[in-house]
Amino acid sequence: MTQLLNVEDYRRRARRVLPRLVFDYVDGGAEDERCLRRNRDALEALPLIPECLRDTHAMDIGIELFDRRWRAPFAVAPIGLAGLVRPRADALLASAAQAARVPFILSTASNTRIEDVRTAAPDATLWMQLYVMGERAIAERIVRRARAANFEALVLTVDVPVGGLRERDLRHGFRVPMRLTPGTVFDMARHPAWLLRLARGGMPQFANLLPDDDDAPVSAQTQAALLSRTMDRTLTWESLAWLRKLWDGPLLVKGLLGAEDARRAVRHGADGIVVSNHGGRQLDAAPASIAALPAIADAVGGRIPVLMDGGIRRGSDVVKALALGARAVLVGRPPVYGLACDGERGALSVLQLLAQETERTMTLLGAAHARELGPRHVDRPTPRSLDEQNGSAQRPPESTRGKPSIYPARAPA
Ligand SMILES: Cc1cc2nc3c(=O)[nH]c(=O)nc-3n(C[C@H](O)[C@H](O)[C@H](O)COP(=O)(O)O)c2cc1C
Ligand SMILES: CCCCC(=O)C(=O)O
Repeated sequence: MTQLLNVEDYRRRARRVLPRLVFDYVDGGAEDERCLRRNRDALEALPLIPECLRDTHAMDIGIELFDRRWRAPFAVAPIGLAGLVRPRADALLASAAQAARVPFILSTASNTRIEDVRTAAPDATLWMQLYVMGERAIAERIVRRARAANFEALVLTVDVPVGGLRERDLRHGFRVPMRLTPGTVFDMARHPAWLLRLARGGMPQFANLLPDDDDAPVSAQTQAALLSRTMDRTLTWESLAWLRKLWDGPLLVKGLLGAEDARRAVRHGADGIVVSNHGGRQLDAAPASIAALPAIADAVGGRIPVLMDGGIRRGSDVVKALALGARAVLVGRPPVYGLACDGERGALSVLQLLAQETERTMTLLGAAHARELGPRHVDRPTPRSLDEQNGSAQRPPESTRGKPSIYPARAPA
């Protein structure tokens, strides 16, 4: 059996153990998947510059955010329909996050009920992700239940006014209404272990929309709206005030890519921002998150924490985001690959290996704590360095000559 040494190893194994329909749902992006690739390419193109002979014996990669200590500077991103990968996926991911002592963000589109996730991970730092579709009363009820189950922050996802065009899903007939083709039936039959688990666990449902004790059942129409990602398009920045009345804890906005939107978020009272292109699953023409991050960090100027996700596959990627102004990152697909390979243990292994890589990278850089990381650690062409090296901002430095720069130049301070 091949060793699983890094996230890519887990991804390859997940590709083998899952039906292609399920793997492609998790792995895929929108349209030509340019944004999906851009997230990776932009991270890979950023070299890190070490500072040597610095005392790092008291290494600590942990951070503090919203009065909680995180063992590592990342959280598990919200993943809708994770139950396709394994029954009780959300509970298993939350439990893995609890063991790794990092937060877990539960999707509105989860297949495990809010309350059951809390039971599975009683000591975890849990955040609730919110999609607003159908009647606002449904969102209100989700927020109320999250609060009652001691979820600590609310994350409003704002980059899905409509679903991205997921062509891999369409080719598999994975849409509303679902169309099973001979190909997909054959695909599932070739993965009997997965099929057996699904048969035992039942078809995943949108658990948070099922009738709950005293609540009225949610209409089939709203369930279909979530599956097809048909959201409430009347939602605006003013809607944050509506959520604020329902939720007194930290309120984050997830899915911003522009500096002006980041300023709007601050103005409208958000407690945090997640710079994100939804893992390349929405606007295919969107920039890489890591490329959008510096301008947003500048615009926010430390008033609220800026988080980032998209393409984080190595500890060095975590470090790059922190160095460019993120307080923490989210990881989406990596723990899900782990879950596909080996359930909760696999998800935990992925979180642990990312933490180990983060620690090693920071040690190699000479930074003993996240707060010691800064833009000087990242070899990013800036107008000033271009000037210094070439006497002209027009000519790229030696190391990047011939390669187009994907990083917007930083505004001079
Ligand atoms: C299978 C899948 C389902 C997702 N479901 C949600 C969701 O329900 N809500 C949400 O805000 N983001 C969702 N996302 C986006 C992730 O939260 C996150 O932004 C993205 O996966 C980060 O990129 P990465 O996978 O490269 O780490 C989903 C992503 C994937 C891959
Ligand atoms: C099916 C619910 C939406 C999940 C989602 O946000 C995504 O697939 O990216």
